[in-house]
Amino acid sequence: MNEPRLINDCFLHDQERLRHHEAVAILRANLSTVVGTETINSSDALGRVLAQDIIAPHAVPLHRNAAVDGYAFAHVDLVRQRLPISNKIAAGDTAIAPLKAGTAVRIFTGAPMPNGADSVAMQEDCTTDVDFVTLPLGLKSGANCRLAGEDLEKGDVAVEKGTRLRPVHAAALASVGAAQVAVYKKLRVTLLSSGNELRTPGDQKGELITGEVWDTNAAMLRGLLAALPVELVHQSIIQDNEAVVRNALELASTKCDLIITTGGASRGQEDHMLSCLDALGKRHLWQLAIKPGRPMMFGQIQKVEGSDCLYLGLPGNPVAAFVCFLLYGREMVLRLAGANPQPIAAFMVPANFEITSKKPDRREFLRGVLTTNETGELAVERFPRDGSGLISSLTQSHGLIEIDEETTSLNRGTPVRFLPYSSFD
Ligand SMILES: Nc1nc2c(c(=O)[nH]1)N[C@H]1C(S)=C(S)[C@@H](COP(=O)(O)OP(=O)(O)OC[C@H]3O[C@@H](n4cnc5c(N)ncnc54)[C@H](O)[C@@H]3O)O[C@H]1N2
Ligand code: MOO
Repeated sequence: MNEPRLINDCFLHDQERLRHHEAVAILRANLSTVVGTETINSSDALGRVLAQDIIAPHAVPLHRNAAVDGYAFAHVDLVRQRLPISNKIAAGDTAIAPLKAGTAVRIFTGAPMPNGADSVAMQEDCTTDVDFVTLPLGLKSGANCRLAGEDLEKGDVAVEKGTRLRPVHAAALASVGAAQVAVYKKLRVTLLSSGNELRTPGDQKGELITGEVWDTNAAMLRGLLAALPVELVHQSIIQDNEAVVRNALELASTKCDLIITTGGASRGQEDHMLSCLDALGKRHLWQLAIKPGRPMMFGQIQKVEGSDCLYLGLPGNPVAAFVCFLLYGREMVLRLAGANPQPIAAFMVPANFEITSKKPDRREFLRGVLTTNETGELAVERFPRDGSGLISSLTQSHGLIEIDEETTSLNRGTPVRFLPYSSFD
């Protein structure tokens, strides 16, 4: 792989623009945790990023226990098949007498196994008469007995530092009794929508008039950020005016860790993000060989005091803003917020469409609709229209189809990389 290049010029052709993998490499090279830590109750920690390894202070489970309701016994006694029932043990019993040799005990799921017993027969497989149980033949030694520490040994890492805590991690924390955890503080983000045409739904200016559009990007990005460990410190619309943009970026940089803008990212006369970023700090990338999302930019804004504020400039077209956020913005947020992002789950799905002439040298992310083909197998359609402003193309599709730079044509039935939107949760 070639070294990633930094792009300092505009009006590039696809073969001169940064490729997707180069952009990802530049992002990763320039991002590390910028937030501090705090200790909170585990019950409030869902969605937060763990700032410490959580170590099991005891084995999980703590004691050997029955996996089924039935009868516990010593496997060596199975030669006799019919055993007297000497005791009863339920989940929650704590003072457990050892098994009397040559007997079985009535036991219930989760109850501690008595010393001397190593196997449990399911009650459905047993017959009883008064104080005796007849056990089934053929049970293996250790059957239906869950071992102490079979989930975690004492000292094992129950949940790793950098994990974004989901319900399964809440369960893992509870399984080792972790009532409080050190987490990273939320990443402070400012969201700015650039454009004279933009209006906020619900503002007091009445109906939309020709020339105006509702600010859809802010609503979409607020939603995407809500799923991440983020505190939205400020959100507003800013006018397409160089001084306004510059002041807004400068002010925001003093109050947050990351500024995300949409719009004004290309090189029209009304597009000021690039010049303002260059004036206020450092640009790491601009102009990608991808579609949609070509004019995305990433950099950092210098502060008078403290570390630089990171900056992500998304294109104004809503689909481009969405795709760029999924591909780059989300990972940026996670890395800055201390998380160790997991690879995106992608699946190879047969294409239910063909491509006759795609431009070489750029990676395309098509909107994909899952369907079944003529033989009833899962396949993916391409959303019939490509427009970068079509919100309906996002609500009616299930994920992105990734077509790499080298591909210029594709036959129906060829497996393509499909990235479900849910993989970006
Ligand atoms: N001559 C060229 N024109 C364009 C180029 C180019 O290379 N040369 N690139 C095109 C591509 S690709 C994209 S993407 C857009 C992105 O440009 P900007 O980031 O400068 O975006 P704007 O011009 O401000 O807006 C584009 C489009 O999106 C609408 N928009 C903007 N913000 C919002 C919002 N918050 N909510 C809803 N819709 C929004 C805006 O009204 C425009 O229609 O440039 C192409 N042009
Ligand atoms: O490629 Mo732009 O980023 O959608 O129109």
